[in-house]
Amino acid sequence: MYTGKVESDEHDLRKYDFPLVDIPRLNCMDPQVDELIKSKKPVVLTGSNLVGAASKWDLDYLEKNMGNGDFTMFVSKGNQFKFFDEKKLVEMDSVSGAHIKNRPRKEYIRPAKRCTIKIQDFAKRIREWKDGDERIYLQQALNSTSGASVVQDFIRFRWDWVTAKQKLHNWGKLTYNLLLVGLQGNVTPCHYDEQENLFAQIHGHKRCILFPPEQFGCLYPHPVWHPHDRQSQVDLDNPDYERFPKMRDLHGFQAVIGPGDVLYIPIYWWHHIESVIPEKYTVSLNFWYKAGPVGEVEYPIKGYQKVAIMRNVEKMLAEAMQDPEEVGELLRTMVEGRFS
Ligand SMILES: CC1(C)c2ccccc2-c2ccc(C[C@@H](CC(=O)O)C(=O)C(=O)O)cc21
Ligand SMILES: [Zn+2]
Repeated sequence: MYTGKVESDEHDLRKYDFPLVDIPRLNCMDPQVDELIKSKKPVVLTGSNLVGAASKWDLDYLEKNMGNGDFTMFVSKGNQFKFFDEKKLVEMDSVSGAHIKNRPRKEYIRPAKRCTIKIQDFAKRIREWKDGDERIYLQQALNSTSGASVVQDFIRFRWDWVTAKQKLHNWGKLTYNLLLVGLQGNVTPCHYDEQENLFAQIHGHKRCILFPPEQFGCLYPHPVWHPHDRQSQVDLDNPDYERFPKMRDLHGFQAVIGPGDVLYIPIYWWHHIESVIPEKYTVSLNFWYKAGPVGEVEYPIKGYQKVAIMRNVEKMLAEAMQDPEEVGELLRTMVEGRFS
């Protein structure tokens, strides 16, 4: 029986060097839920029925009912699907053409290639997938062009409940519902998003490892101008302690979520998400909300606010110096031996 507790034997979970504590699992009506969301702490919500209407969204149903659109799919040789922002390349060309020209192309080997596919072909590839084949991950924003019955299901989501959450916690507007269909073993490596996220699990199980924004220093994100902006440079599944010594100070929060669970991933919180056994594939739907308006700033400022400040400093310096290579040099000069 799936209890939601992180039973390693049930899902045969990988072990990590850093300590992990369980993310609380609470019924969505529990008043502690809003306490945790208010303080931007992760929580697994049960019994919300947020996407109950989608509980029948298995591969067969999606194949028959997602319409004939071209859906976005990522293909990866390994099991990692590292986000790659193509437009950063263009921006970098404009910001620092010189920097791009002399940068060896190997730097930008795209771990996951983006392409489009019909849902029927995608479903076939999932069914026929076997160990050694390249991995695939469908990621598609739900919209009115999805098939009629999928739209009908979408309308029947618990919009009353989720909109009440959005208002109570002063979140901004709902930007996306991303439908995600991935193979067992697919990993989305550690990264953060600048949006609040109610992550609804529909089919299969996902193991989620989260770190608070305060652990920014242990996760060594790429620079903001890099195509892997917001992604950690470290590979949790293959740690390089020489290059990234502060990984030793990591301590994470984890949850295995299954059908009907909704994980609140607070804005700026790092998350590493893996599709785990026993199901062959997983179906998830996220609800991304823009950050709410910045109210009264309280001091000392919070971890996530420091991340926003660091992002702005990096952007400003890259813009001011027109060459990202010089930013590190200037920051080192500014700090070394002066603020300790
Ligand atoms: C890896 C992938 C397919 C991708 C490739 C290229 C650009 C964007 C993305 C992207 C964005 C979101 C997710 C869902 C989830 C992780 C997960 O469930 O695997 C997550 O991180 C979130 O909901 O915030 C997954 C992806
Ligand atoms: Zn994410």
